[in-house]
Amino acid sequence: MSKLTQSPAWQALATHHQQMQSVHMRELFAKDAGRFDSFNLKFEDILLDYSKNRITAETMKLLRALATQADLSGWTAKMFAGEKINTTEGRAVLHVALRNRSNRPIIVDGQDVMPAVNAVLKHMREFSDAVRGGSWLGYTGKKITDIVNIGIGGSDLGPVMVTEALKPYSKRDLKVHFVSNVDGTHIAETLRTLNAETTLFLVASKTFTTQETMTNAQSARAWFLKSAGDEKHIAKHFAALSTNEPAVKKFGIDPANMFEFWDWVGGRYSLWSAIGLPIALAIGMDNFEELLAGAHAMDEHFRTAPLEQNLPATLALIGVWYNDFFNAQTLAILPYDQYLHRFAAYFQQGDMESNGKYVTKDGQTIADYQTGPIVWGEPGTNGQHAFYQLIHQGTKLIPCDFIAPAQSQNPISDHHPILLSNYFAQTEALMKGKTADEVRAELTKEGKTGAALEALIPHKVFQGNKPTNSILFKKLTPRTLGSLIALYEHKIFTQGVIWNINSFDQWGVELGKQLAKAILPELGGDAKVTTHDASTNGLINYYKAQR
Ligand SMILES: O=P(O)(O)OC[C@H]1O[C@@H](O)[C@@H](O)[C@@H](O)[C@@H]1O
Repeated sequence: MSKLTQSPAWQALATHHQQMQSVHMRELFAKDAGRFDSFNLKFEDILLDYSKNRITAETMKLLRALATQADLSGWTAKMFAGEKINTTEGRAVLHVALRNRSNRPIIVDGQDVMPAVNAVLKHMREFSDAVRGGSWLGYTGKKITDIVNIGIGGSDLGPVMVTEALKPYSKRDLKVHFVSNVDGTHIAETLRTLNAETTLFLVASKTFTTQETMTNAQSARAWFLKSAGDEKHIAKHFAALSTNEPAVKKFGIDPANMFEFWDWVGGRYSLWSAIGLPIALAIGMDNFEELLAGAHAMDEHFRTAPLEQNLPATLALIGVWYNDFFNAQTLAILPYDQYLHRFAAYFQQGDMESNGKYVTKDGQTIADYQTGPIVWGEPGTNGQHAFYQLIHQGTKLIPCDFIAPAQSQNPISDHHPILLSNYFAQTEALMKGKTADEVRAELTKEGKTGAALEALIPHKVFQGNKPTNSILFKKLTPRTLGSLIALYEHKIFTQGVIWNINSFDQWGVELGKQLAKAILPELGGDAKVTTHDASTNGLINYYKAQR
């Protein structure tokens, strides 16, 4: 048994789980009219209702003891102080510095990082003001109408998610496009309608070596030069967001158009850095800074609020409860806001790349507990008509986060009340379910009788007792979105601390990259490939025969 599962806090939870397994939330609500009051937390205008979970006050107490045992506050202090907690890469983890609006000095290798952070923000402001204001002109003297961000993973998903989420705040006549996939279709379809004279490319890559991004960037460059002719025009149409200055220079991008960030910014935590430039271009720098301010406020809350009041820690502990004691495999993130339609996709990387680890910080194989969940989701109400069947009546336990704004950005007729009636109804249905007696009464009322009635009953029963968190806030503003993202980031961090894993490396993405590099040259020519296992050889040779 591992140190964690043998620990007193874990053992206490395991024992408590034995009792809780058979408890139905319907009973918990029936017994306690004050349950909502006991199990909700507020942060600014964000409400987290976690009462529809299979928990009691005792559960939360034991879960908090687990966080204390894992020294969550110690690890949090280390992260915020710039200690190199990403040990396998020897790096600090300081996305919190990027949004440190207090300017409190944060020291890495003996140097305060804040002056450099602020200098890049200033550069981003000058550049985005010029492009948005129309004073940045393309090579034929025309204003920029289209931005194409070329990046993948952390250099794509955050900006995609946030520009979609904050569309109501965007400059509608400046379109932002995203090209990530190395599939030529992605860039071809994006460029099809664009004009080189009015298009600005952002090459976004922390390392500036990522194959997909470099391939797309070269194709963009070739496409641009086909119209512009002279390489000197690249300066007005290409900018780079990266930590790798030599590679940016080598690509031919003017160093004045390079927006720097640093190795202590993880890719999946980088939307707050220069990687956020497409966001700033879309919504303006004032709104981008509001996003930062919202995240900073959540950082301060996470850092200072006691566990009992701490939103990220609470979400994390509830996640651990299902993941490790109820053996849940997944987490569904279900935003009832069309603007948040990429939120689940964003945290698919955020969570799964961070906590998809089977080795502890000290290199031990984890054999007797689960780490990160499979994260997935789609916006409501679309999901309801697709996969909710399985959540309601399948054989798997699927904890869900339901997220919604009280105010719509598009209050057309009664759309928003209809949307929210579904938001409220789903968590109620998942919690309560429907008993056989209730089904029988309903069917009888409909005139059904006898064997036909009895045969139908089991199919119409909902067991209920399906756990959900509800996150409800006033309106999806830049500030609120910043807080929401930071809420989930710190949740992921907290879980990583409890599971004793490094949430900030991503070695799991490397093997495929390595093998693809070896295979690429084999795809040329007609020679039969024999260097792999039979399946891989067979597939490659079939491809070569068909192409
Ligand atoms: O920003 P670059 O360096 O192009 O990396 C893009 C992405 O690459 C992947 O392999 C992962 O490591 C991600 O975390 C990262 O965001």
